[in-house]
Amino acid sequence: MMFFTFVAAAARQSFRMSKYKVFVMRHGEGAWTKENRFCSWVDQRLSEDGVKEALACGHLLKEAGYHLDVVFTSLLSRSIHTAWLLLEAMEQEWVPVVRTWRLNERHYGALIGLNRAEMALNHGEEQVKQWRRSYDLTLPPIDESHPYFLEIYNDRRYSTCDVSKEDLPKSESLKDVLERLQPYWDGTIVPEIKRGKLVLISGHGNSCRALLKHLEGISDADIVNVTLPTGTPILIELDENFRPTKPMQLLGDQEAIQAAIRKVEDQGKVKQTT
Ligand SMILES: O=C(OP(=O)(O)O)[C@H](O)COP(=O)(O)O
Repeated sequence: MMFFTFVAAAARQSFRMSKYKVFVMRHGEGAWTKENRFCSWVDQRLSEDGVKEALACGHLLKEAGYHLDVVFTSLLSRSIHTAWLLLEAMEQEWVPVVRTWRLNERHYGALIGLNRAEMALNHGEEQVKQWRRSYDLTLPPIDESHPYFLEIYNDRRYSTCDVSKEDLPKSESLKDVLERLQPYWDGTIVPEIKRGKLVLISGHGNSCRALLKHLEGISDADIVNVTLPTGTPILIELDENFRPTKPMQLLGDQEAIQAAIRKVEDQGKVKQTT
């Protein structure tokens, strides 16, 4: 198996002993990826390619000999289906799958449903990159006039959260995502890892970026240049204090991974090259 090395500031100089491993991955490709629309809290399912990606991840981890103990997902179907397919391919379907809104994708507010290439045409590619990738830029909130407002907030799943529906986000920066995710990481996921469990997080492009920023100590400036491909497990090794002991590794064919990253970056361009 080949490994891609993603150099992060905190990990670069580290020679500490690894005590824990955790997998973080963005779900397989979603149905709206082909339409190039901001999906976010809209509950789109996996595309046919997304299903294949999730199964391929499972085969990869099975061939590498991993035995998962628990998988954490968001409340969105594409994240949950990825977990199911991955566990099926690993023949580890019995492994518990735990869902939380705190792993949901970044709430893209009023931008939900809009086409990225059209946005780039109207506002410029650099502006779209800032909207997509900057750390503390908050987007205009979704309101009741938005075509997906009721579909999102009337959904029964959001009455099961540890905050009231009224207190759920209406738009988020990546910083906001980390702020709602970190209590769950610290309070629920870390204790499982400390118990010796091998955890996989099946999240989203930006909920995973927020977590990686925290774990890898990526700066506010550098996180702008971190883009995650769909359906690619990222292995993180941590010491006893949960600091990374080596650069995180995106597992799989490295050329294919680079092409997949470029494809996601290109979504914010007027003309797609891939
Ligand atoms: O739903 C989304 O991400 P997801 O496919 O990881 O769930 C977002 O629309 C990702 O958009 P971005 O790559 O422009 O941040």
